[in-house]
This record gives sequence, structure tokens and C-alpha cells, in this order.
Amino acid sequence: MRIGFLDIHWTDVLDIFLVTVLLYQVYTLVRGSIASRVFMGYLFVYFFYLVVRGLGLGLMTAILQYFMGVGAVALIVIFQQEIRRFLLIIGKSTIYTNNGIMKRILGNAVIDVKSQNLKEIVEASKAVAASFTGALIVINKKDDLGKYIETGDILDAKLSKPLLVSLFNQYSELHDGAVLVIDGRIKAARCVLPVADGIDISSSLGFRHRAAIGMSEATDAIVIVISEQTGKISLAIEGELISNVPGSELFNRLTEYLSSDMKQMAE
Ligand SMILES: Nc1ncnc2c1ncn2[C@@H]1O[C@H](COP(=O)(O)OP(=O)(O)OP(=O)(O)O)[C@@H](O)[C@H]1O
Repeated sequence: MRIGFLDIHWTDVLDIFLVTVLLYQVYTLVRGSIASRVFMGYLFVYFFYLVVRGLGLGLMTAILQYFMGVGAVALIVIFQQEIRRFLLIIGKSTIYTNNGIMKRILGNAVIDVKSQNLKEIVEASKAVAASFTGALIVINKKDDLGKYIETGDILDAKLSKPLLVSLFNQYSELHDGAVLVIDGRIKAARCVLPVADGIDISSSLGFRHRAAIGMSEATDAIVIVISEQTGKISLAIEGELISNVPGSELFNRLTEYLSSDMKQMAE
């Protein structure tokens, strides 16, 4: 097909369509985060580079070309989390990961929720919330949380309601930071979680809640966060915070997310 002086093939249309979809996906992933500004900046420089190259400005093209090369590496570092989420979404949504055999090969078998001791966690959360004590409890799904365990004090203790409650007691040496529950055991306490830096996060949320969101963005773990000020229980899942979850709903919400492969409970 010819439009004016342009000779357009169906492959060009497909190409433009795919680039549009890709750019839109990248935009939705970074939207609202500081990284989105970097993304827009990089896109602007790239278009400027195309114009300069089109005009045949050799020196400027060479400088921008060098900048784009270095910038590409910098982008990978800056967008680590977004790239990870993007690949996770692709990985999760492929038909292969829904196939039983592939699940086993990829270690994607649905985890045994019964062994997670969720009842004890729920009872402890309710007790902690009732006493207006702040708490952060991270429960693993499939991701390895090894690097977060290392930031705290390793306990590797049998999970029980009394132990969990006493860990968050304000007089406990281990009450600060997060408790990591791995495969139904209290693996570590006083752990430091990554803090979410999204500009769309409500300014009323303090660091405890931001850390919960940050952890659920960086990994597939589910995070229970209990506010010291309000005694409210919230859940952080896949970068979203579900505020004020009634104690009676907590067990079902945890079970639903942990036993699903790709649930978007925040929807
Ligand atoms: N990155 C982090 N990793 C783990 N725990 C953290 C992190 N940042 C803050 N915390 C925990 O949160 C506590 C501070 O909570 P802060 O008052 O700032 O948060 P908040 O979201 O307003 O919660 P609250 O409603 O309980 O006051 C710290 O004492 C610490 O225990």
C-alpha cells in the first residue's frame, strides 16, 4: 500500500501495533513511580536522537548515540523492579505456566497453604491489632526471601500465636521491623523491607505501610501490616494496599492469595 511517498507493508502496521502495545505496557508498569519520569525523559531523548539523526547532524548523533548506550544500562538498573514485574506478568500469563507439567518443572506448584500456619498468624494479628501495637508480617509465596532474612535476626522458630504476639510487644528487643514467615515458620524478625517510593502513595501512609507495599512490589509475598495508631489491619499484595481488612476476613484473603497462582486480590 502507498500513502503519499510512504510505501507501507502489513508488517509495518504490525510493527507499529506491537511497539504501541509494548510502550503502553511499560507505561502502565512505571506509571505513578519516580521511574516513570525517567522513562519519559529517556523517551524524549530517544525521539530527539531520531530527529537529529534524520537531519544528518553527525556530531550530535554520535553524542546522543553514546548517551543512549550508557542510558540503556542505567535504565536496566533503575527499572529493576519494573522489569522483574513485567517478566513475572509474562511468565505467569503464558499458557505454559498453567500447564501442570511445566508448573512442576518451574517449581510453580501451588504451595501448601495448610502448612503456612495461617490460623495462628490470623489470631496473632487480631490480638496485636486489638492492643494497638504496630506490626509487619511477611508471608512467603514462591519467591526466595533470603536476602530479606539476612537483614534481620534469624530465629527459625515454630510459629505460634503467643510467640508472634510477643515479638511485636513494644518491650521486645525484636519488635522493630518485620517478621518473616517462611513456609509456616518464623524465619526472622527485625527485618528491613524495601520502601515503596511511588508518587501515587497517599502521603498519610507512614514507613511501616510503605515498607509493606514495597515488599509486595519486590516479591510475591503477602504482607500483613498493623497500624500502631489506628489498630487497623491492612494487606499488601502485588504493590497494592488493601486497607482496613476486618479480622474475620483475614484468613480467607490470605488463603485465597497464597493458594492462587496469579490472583489480583486488590482488584
Ligand atoms: N523499611 C522498613 N522495614 C521494616 N520495618 C519498617 C521499615 N520502615 C519502617 N518500619 C517499621 O515501621 C515503624 C515506623 O512506622 P511509622 O509510624 O513510620 O509507620 P506508619 O505506616 O505510620 O504506621 P503506624 O500507623 O503504625 O504509625 C518502625 O518503627 C519500624 O518498626
